[in-house]
Formats: sequence, structure tokens, C-alpha cells
Amino acid sequence: MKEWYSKSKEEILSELNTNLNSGLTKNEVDLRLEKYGSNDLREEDKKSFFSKIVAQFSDFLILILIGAAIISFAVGESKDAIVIIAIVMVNAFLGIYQEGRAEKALDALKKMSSPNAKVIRDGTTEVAPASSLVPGDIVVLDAGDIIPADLRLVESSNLKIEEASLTGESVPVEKDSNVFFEEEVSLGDRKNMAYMSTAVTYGRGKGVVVGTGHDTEIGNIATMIQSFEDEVTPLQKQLNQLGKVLGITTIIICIAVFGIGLIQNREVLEMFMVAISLAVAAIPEGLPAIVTIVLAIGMNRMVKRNAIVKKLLAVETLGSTTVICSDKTGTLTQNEMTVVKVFTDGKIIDVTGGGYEPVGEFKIEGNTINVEDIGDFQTLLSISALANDANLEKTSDGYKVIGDPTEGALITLAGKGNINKQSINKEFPRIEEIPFDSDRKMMTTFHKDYIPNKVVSFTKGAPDIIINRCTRISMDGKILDFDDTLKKEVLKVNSIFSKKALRVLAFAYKEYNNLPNNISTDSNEVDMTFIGLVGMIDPARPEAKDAIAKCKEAGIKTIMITGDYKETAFAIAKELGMAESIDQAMMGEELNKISDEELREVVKNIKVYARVSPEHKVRIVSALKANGEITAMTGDGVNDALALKRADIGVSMGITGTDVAKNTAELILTDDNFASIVSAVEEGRIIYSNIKKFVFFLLSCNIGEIFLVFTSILLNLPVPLLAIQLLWLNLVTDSFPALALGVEKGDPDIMDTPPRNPNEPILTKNMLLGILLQSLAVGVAALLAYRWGLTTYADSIDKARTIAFTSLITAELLRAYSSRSQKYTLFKIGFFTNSTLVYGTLFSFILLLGVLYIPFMQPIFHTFALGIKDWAAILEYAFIPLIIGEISKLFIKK
Ligand SMILES: Nc1ncnc2c1ncn2[C@@H]1O[C@H](COP(=O)(O)OP(=O)(O)OP(=O)(O)O)[C@@H](O)[C@H]1O
Ligand SMILES: [Ca+2]
Repeated sequence: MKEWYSKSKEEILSELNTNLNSGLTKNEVDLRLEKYGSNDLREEDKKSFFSKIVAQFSDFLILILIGAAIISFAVGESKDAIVIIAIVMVNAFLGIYQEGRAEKALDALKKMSSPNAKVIRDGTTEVAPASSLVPGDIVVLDAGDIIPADLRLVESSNLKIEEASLTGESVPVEKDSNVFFEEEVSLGDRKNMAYMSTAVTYGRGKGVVVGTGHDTEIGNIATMIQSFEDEVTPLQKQLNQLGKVLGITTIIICIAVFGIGLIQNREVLEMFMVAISLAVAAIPEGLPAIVTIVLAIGMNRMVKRNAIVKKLLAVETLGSTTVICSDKTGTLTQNEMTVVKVFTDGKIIDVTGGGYEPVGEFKIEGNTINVEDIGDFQTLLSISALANDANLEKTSDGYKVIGDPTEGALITLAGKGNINKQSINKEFPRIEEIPFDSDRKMMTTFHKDYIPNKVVSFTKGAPDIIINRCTRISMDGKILDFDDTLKKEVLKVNSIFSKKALRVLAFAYKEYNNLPNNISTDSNEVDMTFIGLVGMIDPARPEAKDAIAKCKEAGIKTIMITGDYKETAFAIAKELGMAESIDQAMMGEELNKISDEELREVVKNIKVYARVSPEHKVRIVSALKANGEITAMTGDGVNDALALKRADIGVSMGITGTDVAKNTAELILTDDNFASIVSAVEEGRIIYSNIKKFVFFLLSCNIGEIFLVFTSILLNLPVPLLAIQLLWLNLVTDSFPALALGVEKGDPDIMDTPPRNPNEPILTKNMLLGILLQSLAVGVAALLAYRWGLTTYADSIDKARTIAFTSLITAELLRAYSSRSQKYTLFKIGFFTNSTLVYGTLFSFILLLGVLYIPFMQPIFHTFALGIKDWAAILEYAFIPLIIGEISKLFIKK
């Protein structure tokens, strides 16, 4: 059989039974999806329910417990055995439920950040999930796209594809849809093919899907680059470490408890069970799992605030962000462009009319003018419409831009001069082009007969660049030499526009007798004739201003890095409160003259980088990182990928960002809005502080219990808690408040304090002290209650234990409220402001009442129905840890 690359386009199209212009029909797509399966590389390895259960039970400590149950059964304590098994089961199911919740949250995130493709179906181009592609689909490719399936190219224009993910070759290769090969060629040389997961770095093209899913070249490679690997974040590593230390300590204590018990001649089985339950209870082996759950819940909360985090790790890093570097256009501004000024033929023309509706007038000093009256105005408007890749669409709520808003504004401008983009493009179709890229900052298109019997190239782009590449200027109906005096004049107008925060573009053209053979920047974007400038407003986003103020409070620096002109950028930065004086702004090219060392000093003061190219971005991030900053950086183009990778948090735009940028980024903004980065940082901080809260709570619970049991044994008192009571306490009641602490709203000053040092351990000195104090308080309170029980009910050890058990649980439920903030008292944050905690503690408390008052539970848990007198005593002790916790906050400096 012939390979795809050795077939002609016609062969391919007929073999796959598809049409280049109209694509497949939706029906056909459905049929083929049935036949070929979805275009997905990820294995759907959903764990079965059974394997989840097995996973829960394969935990070492749980196995010990099961062993203990079997021993109990063997020595005739079958009731205990059954209860232990039941508690272990409840615990396992809770674990599975929580795991499921986290998994679901993560799955939803994966879906949101999974790629789309532009595909022609039923005659229209639409954006569809890449997973829905089938052989025969016609896919449209633009710079920045990730190839969604294996394609045989059928159209290509300057198409370059980077195939590193497949061939390891990082230099982009040129593609050409017109060749086909008779002989066998290697993967890297198949110019007429585009392979799944490689990236378009330049140009555009079209291809027919020839392979999907596992039936692709990348699918054949067994070691797939899984974008969602199981990762362990530094925090989880720390907690694992902590867990180990605690685990070993606990085991030593348990052995000691058991040993001392034997010396004191206590019953062997009872001591054995207590020691084991204590170990199971006190070893925080579930901690990393809860962290994952809380991170996942937090990620979901971020999605609601328009930020999709792709990695758990990023949630942690976000919270310690110290610098946010942001694009200007669209992120800090609204990206709703309107041309308000035109400069051509030596005159400044005002343009009226707002939005994208092509209705408005041209005025000079207040007097309406006709397009024909001004030298090359007509040509300028034609370039606006011809050197343009966007489209305007009239919808029920006004005109909308499909494509780049800058270009949309230019279509509107042309429309105001009665030039319709569609018709002029029909009249003078594009025969060649040099597409836009943010390194060159310009684009050129070639058209026939705009000047009769000639080919003209129209160029538009950044003024400083275009002006330097022009040698002539069209003025007063003549073509003049574009000398330094004239250039200065034009640059002055550019500066006037820019200072008004206008985004300025320049226009130029060049004529040829015939279409040149080899088209390139060096030969075709030089020696041009200058036509004019346009200035467009792009209003700042109002929310961005608030977000920047918030960053200031939070000790986070904000930096604007833009491709736009320095004065424009500074004007907007000033409006947003990011910069005060023009010395804080710098041109990208100035970076070329300084060393990395010097740059490290420079980045400390500069707030605005203008005319920046993607390599500059990389240098800026590197310098910031070298200074110890935790840097978030936005980017949307193909060339931004390196900078995004280098940043601690790469941020990509969900709407305007390219696939390549989204793929590299850790954070995707669904609304392209700067304010959403700040929300994500805020959530990151909240999540981190919540993790601290429940670590604090759980650890002090555990240590408090150990303290209670250990001290009682040392004091030669009877064992204060039975094995099943300990298990119930830890595996059932404590987990609800702990999880509820994971969804706290965050301290009121969460965004008024400087970022956390990323190297700071989770257990700071303050926290260790707090844990110690709380565990002592819990232990002592329960011990006191136990002693009260022992003296009041000298006849019944079960009753004394019930008192200890109940007071311990009550104390922990109460002090969960105190754990809601490490610094602020409940009077400041409000007692019942975390409703999850209210329900969680209430639920735990009702379970406790069940154990105490339901008759058949009593013999199982060795409890009895408490009376008023008992409760009065219990409450007296149970409030101690809460009160101590609250008072200790008064000594913490805010
Ligand atoms: N479609 C276009 N055609 C021609 N020139 C363009 C086009 N879009 C932008 N430019 C020019 O290229 C420059 C760089 O564009 P780029 O997209 O890199 O950054 P930007 O959009 O100006 O700002 P930011 O980096 O903040 O998004 C622009 O300032 C403008 O002068
Ligand atoms: Ca941009």
C-alpha cells in the first residue's frame, strides 16, 4: 500500500471520500467517529470501583487493623472485631468518595484545557474539540496551532512546523503541500505531511486528516508525553516527610505504651488493641491525600474566577507569586479598538463613530472632509482592508470582529470611507503574503492590478519599523524622498498619537512589474513608499486598575511587557497606576545593549517594557528569577512559549492565545483578563493557608490524643479510650471538620500581606508552637474530664471512658472553629461564617449523639446515655482548648 505522503492530493481526497471546500457532513463525521473512535491519546484508565477498594485496603496500617480485628475475633471478642471492620469500611468509603470528588474536579479541568481544532464541516469553518476529528476532516492551520491529528497537507503558505515532539528536531521545517514522494522518505522529510502534537510556528495551511488517536505517528510511540502526570508538589513532599517523622515517633510511643502497660500488668489484648488503634489514629497518613482534595477543590474555585490551573503544583506556586508580568493589549486593555486619528498627506484627520460599526465621518479641524480630497487617503483605506486577515460580522447585538481586533478596527475605518473589505478583496485578491509575526511587527500582502498592470505589496505594522524601511513618502500628490526631516515629522506625529495612549500602525506600499520569485522580508519589506499612520484607542480595563491596586497591597510587583510603542504603553501604564514616570519605561532594543548582570539591576525599577520581542521576554523572566522573584508571565503567541516555560507561572490567554502558548502555560485565563491572574493568586494564597489550617488541626488532634493515652498510662490510670473509640474518633469524626477547614474563605488580610517565602516550611515556628499548645490543651482538657469521670463514677470504668471520649470529641469540634484562622479571633472573622464547617461539626456531633444514645450502639462502643450533670462537666472542659486557642492569637503579631 502506498504511504499517505506518496499520494497526490486528488488521490487522498477521493480515497478518504471528502471535499476540500466543504469538508465532511456532520452525519458522516458521526459515522466515522463510530468506526475510528475518538481522536484521543490518553488511555481512559478509569480505575474500577473494585480496584479503588483494594487500593484503600492495601494501606499498611489498615492491614494491621484488619489483623487486629482477626485476632479479636480469634480470642472471642467478635463484637469488637465487627466494629473495627465496620469503621475501616466507613473510612474506606469516605476515602473513595473524596478521591472521586478530586478526580472529577481534575477531569473537568482537563476537559477545559484540552485542545480544539479549526475544521471545515458542512461547508463552514468551525472550532471543534480535537478529539472529535475523523479521517477525511479538513483542518485549517494557523501559526500557533498544535496539529490535532496526522494530516496530509493540501494547502500551504509559508508553512513552518516544529516537530520536536516527534523527531526531536527543534528547528521548524518548511512544509509544502504540492510535493509528493515516489520513494520512501523518513518522518522528518515528509514535507507534505503534518503530524499530531507538532506545532505550526509560521504561516498557514490546510490538511486532510489521515490518522487519528492511536493511529497516528505519535500514537505509535509508546512513551506518550502525558500532560497530566501524577505529580507530587513540594508541599505534598514536605507533608510526606512530616508524616514519616510523625509515624516513626508514634510507633515508638505506641511500643512504649504497650511496654509500660505490660510492666503494669495490664491485660495484653487490651494494650495491644490500644497501641494499634493509637498508631492508626495518630499517623497522619491521609494528609497528602487531603491536600490533593483541597488543591482540586481550590482549582475548581479558580475556574469560577476565570483561571484554569493545569497543574496542582501551580496552585501552590501561585500563592507565593511576587511579580506579575503582563501583556498590554487585551489583558490590561479591553482589546476593543477604534481608529480615532489618521495621518496622511501631511494632515491629521479625526475619525468619528465608536465601536466596530462602519459608520462615521472624517474631519480636519472640525470640518468634515471627503476621502478623495486627501492625497493617498484612499490607498491607506484600501491597505486597511487588503492587508487584513480579520472579518467583521453583523450580529443582532452589533458588529463583531472575527480575528484580531486591531485589524477589525481597520476594516471599520475602511468602511467609514465606503470601502467594503469583501468586495475590494474580490477585486484585488491576495496573491502572496508575508504573514504577521511579533518579531518583525509587520505584515505584507501582494495584489495584482491595484495599479494597472502592476503587482503591489501593501505593508502595515509598527511605525518605527516601517518608517525605517521606507525610502519614499507619498505627499501632495507626489512621491518625495523620505529624508530625515520628513521622517522626523512623521515620528513627531507618531509620538503625539502615542502620548494619547493610542496604538499606532504605519502603512506603506511597494510596486513591482511582476510578482517576485522569492519573497522575503529582506527584499520585499524594504525600500517602500510611506503612506500614513492610524491611531486607535484601546481603553484600559477598569477591573485591571483595581487588580493592580490590590497587587500593591499584596506586595506583588506588576510589570507591563508589550509589543506596543513606548509612549502608548506608558500612557496606559500610568492610567492604570502601574508606573509614574517615563524613566520606568524602557524599549526592548535597549535590552540588547546590556548584559544579563546589568539586567538584574534594571528589572528592579522598570515597570514598562515596550517594543519587546519574545527573546526579550525570556531575558526579563530570567533576570527576575535570578533576583529570587517568583514570576508569573503572560504570553499568547508561538514565540512566547519559551518565556512561558521559563516563568514560574506561565499564563496564557484562553480566548486569543495560541495552542502552543496554552500547552506550555500553567495557568489559562478564560477571559484574557489581568484581574483573573490576581484572583488566581488570591485563591492560591487562600488554598495554601487552608492547607496549613487543617494540618494544624489534624496534627494537634492526633498529638492531643497520644498525650491523653500516654499520660494516663504513666499515671497508672486505666486506659482512657478503647480501641474502637480511638478509631471512631479519628477515622470518622475528625475528618469532617478537617475537610471543612480546607474550604475556608481566607483571612481578611490575605491580600494585604507580602507573598509567602516559597522556601518557608509548612510548619513554621509559630505553627509548631501553636500545635504544641493546642495538643496540650486538648490532652489536658480530656484528662481532666476523665479524672472527673473516674471520681464521679468510681464503679464504672465504661462511664468514665464515655466522659473522656465525649469531652475529647466535643473539644475538638469546638476548637475546629478556632483553627479557622491562625491570627484572627472568631470575633473578627465571625463564628458561623464557614457554613461547611457548621454542617461538618454538626454532623460529627449528631454521629456522637448516636453513639451515646442509640441503645444498640451503647454496648458496641461501651458508652452510656449522658445526663445533664455529665454534659455540664464535659462542656466545662471542652471549651478549654477553644478558649486557649483564641487567647493565644492575641499574642501573635498581625
Ligand atoms: N495585525 C497586525 N498587522 C500589522 N502589525 C501589527 C498587527 N498587530 C500588531 N502589529 C504591530 O506589531 C506590534 C507588536 O504586536 P504584538 O502582538 O507583539 O504586541 P501588542 O499586541 O502590541 O501588545 P501586547 O504584547 O501587549 O499584546 C504592535 O504594537 C503593532 O505595532
Ligand atoms: Ca499581543
